[in-house]
Amino acid sequence: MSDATLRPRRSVLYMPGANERALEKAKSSASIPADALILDLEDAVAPDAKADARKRVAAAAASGEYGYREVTIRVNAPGTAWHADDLRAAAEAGPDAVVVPKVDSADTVREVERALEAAGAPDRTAIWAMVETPRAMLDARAVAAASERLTVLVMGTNDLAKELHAEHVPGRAPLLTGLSLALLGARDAGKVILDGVYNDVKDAAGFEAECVQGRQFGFDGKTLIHPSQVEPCNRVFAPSADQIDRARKIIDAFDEATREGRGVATVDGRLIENLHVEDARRILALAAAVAGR
Ligand SMILES: CC(C)(COP(=O)(O)OP(=O)(O)OC[C@H]1O[C@@H](n2cnc3c(N)ncnc32)[C@H](O)[C@@H]1OP(=O)(O)O)[C@@H](O)C(=O)NCCC(=O)NCCSC(=O)C[C@H](O)C(=O)O
Ligand SMILES: [Mg+2]
Repeated sequence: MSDATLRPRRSVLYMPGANERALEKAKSSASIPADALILDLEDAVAPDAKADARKRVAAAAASGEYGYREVTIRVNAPGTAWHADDLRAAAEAGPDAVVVPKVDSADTVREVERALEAAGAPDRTAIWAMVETPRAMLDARAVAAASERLTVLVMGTNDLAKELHAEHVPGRAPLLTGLSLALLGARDAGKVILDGVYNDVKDAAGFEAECVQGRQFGFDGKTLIHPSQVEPCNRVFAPSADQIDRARKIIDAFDEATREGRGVATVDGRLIENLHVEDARRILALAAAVAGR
């Protein structure tokens, strides 16, 4: 388990890069206790506000005033008029990551990596690739494995639904194949993967149900659009007291079995093998990292 994989990324909030007041307020983790922030230059910023937002977001990311939260910058997509300037500004600001929308090939990842390096991006600045097109779903593994600098895949479920001509429905049946393909690609490449956004900020029950679904699928966390979504998301994606208790029991039972020369054990009547122990250790490590917040 690498540090990049272990770091809690339960809740990752998009913040419009043109909203100076929000960028300022978010410096207090008490006001926005998200694990990570995406300072957005793409969808949330109108074309004539892009240049100002770029300066504002770069200054915010370089400020070092967001405490434990990871600070990332979402640039405009490759092929747009703003992409190259956004990448240069992000490279100079040195955020934790540059979030690149509409990545659908390994070549795009490598071009972004070359541009960041040419602009002097520090080694600490990772690439988070948004996968949000049919091509990206089909090539998710190649995208995820394209570079060591790429540490996280981010689902773009709004763009994916648009490209598929799909409807947003409870349970997300039209998107499940894409979600699964992206997860398979990310996990095979050993990368973190974040679920897409839930658009109805007033629907707390629907939001929580989608968080639970994302966690059950295996996502590490969820991207968010409103501060009210942070707390429920943190709760759903953190290991629960029951999970922690069970993880400890699994490790203890397996240790005892090993001491007695057995390769398997049972906990509450269920078979425990080494693979369950590995998962239990991951849960305890994540719980410890969350408790450190
Ligand atoms: C969805 C919103 C437009 C709602 O805004 P608003 O009506 O202003 O909400 P509130 O009045 O409830 O706001 C209360 C205060 O909270 C601040 N606020 C709101 N949203 C955020 C935020 N995301 N980050 C930080 N702070 C926020 C307001 O400024 C209010 O503060 P104050 O005035 O001081 O009381 C709005 O929430 C919003 O713009 N959300 C972000 C939208 C966004 O970023 N969209 C792009 C990302 S999603 C995407 O692109 C998906 C992906 O690409 C895909 O394809 O799926
Ligand atoms: Mg999108």
